[in-house]
Amino acid sequence: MQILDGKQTSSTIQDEIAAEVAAIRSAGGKIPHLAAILVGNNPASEAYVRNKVKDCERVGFGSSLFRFDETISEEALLDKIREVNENAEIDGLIVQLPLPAHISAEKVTETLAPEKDVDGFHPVNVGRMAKNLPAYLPATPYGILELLKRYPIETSGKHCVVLGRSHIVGSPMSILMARNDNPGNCTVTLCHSRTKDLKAQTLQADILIAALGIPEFVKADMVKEGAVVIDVGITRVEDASKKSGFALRGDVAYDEVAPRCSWITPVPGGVGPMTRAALLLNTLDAAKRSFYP
Ligand SMILES: Nc1nc(=O)c2c([nH]1)NC[C@@H]1CN(c3ccc(C(=O)N[C@@H](CCC(=O)O)C(=O)O)cc3)C=[N+]21
Ligand SMILES: [Mg+2]
Repeated sequence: MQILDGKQTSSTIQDEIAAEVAAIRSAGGKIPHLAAILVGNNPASEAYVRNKVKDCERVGFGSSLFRFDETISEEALLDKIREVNENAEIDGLIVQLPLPAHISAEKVTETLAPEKDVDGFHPVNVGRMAKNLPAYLPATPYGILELLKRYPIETSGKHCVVLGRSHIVGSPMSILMARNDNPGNCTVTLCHSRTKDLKAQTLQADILIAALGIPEFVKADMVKEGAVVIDVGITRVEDASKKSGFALRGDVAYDEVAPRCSWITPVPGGVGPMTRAALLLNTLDAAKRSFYP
């Protein structure tokens, strides 16, 4: 069994991005600038957004954080997004999810200009992704593709089973793994809560991607010997022995599954850091006007 080290790979990608930012700076080009909107004070969301600002500093990007009380109206939030659309200094914007129940995440997504949608959630970017046209890819699936690409893992012709059909991870992941591209060219099975005999499906997987958000759901008897296992889960569970008071649990029962795998991602240190690296890659492409010249 070998580890797919997301932390190390993310660090390598950040170094590559920092070198490109230095080159842009010498050439007098546009320094990439990422903005984030955070509504409310969910501790996990605060931590993610803080990390994104830190990542920007590390690679030499500019960044802005716009914070709003959870009582902000939907219209006021949409107005802020329209303002960002018009702000030439800002190349990319993410609106941290989840949002309060009175705000439509879909309206927020569709109000942001597709060319600044570095989360890749706008229908234009989703459609371009599905057609294999150049587009911002959603950060978690994009990070997983980069991880697979940077290790000696062949995906062509393999059977990839995705667990979970969210619009953020499972659904785009299934599209990306089936595309005629590298990584890609898989035969893909997308499983969800209505799937019958899930174990019969997961045992077919050469590549198993778990994105259901149920801690330690994938057990050893669900995994084929030699499979590549990608764990997207990051559920916070109380843990009094930790300084923070919580521990992170993946969707995979790591200790029992890992011995069966050829490759596996740890939690933490697997998909999470790659998600952050992918957001930086998208922001770099936004500043370079790679997809929307
Ligand atoms: N508009 C939007 N875009 C997102 O991409 C988005 C979002 N909203 N809402 C929440 C989810 C979750 N997400 C993560 C990012 C980094 C880690 C990450 O860095 N994880 C570290 C551990 C971090 C820790 O210690 O808490 C790791 O797995 O090693 C995890 C999860 C992005 N999301
Ligand atoms: Mg994630």
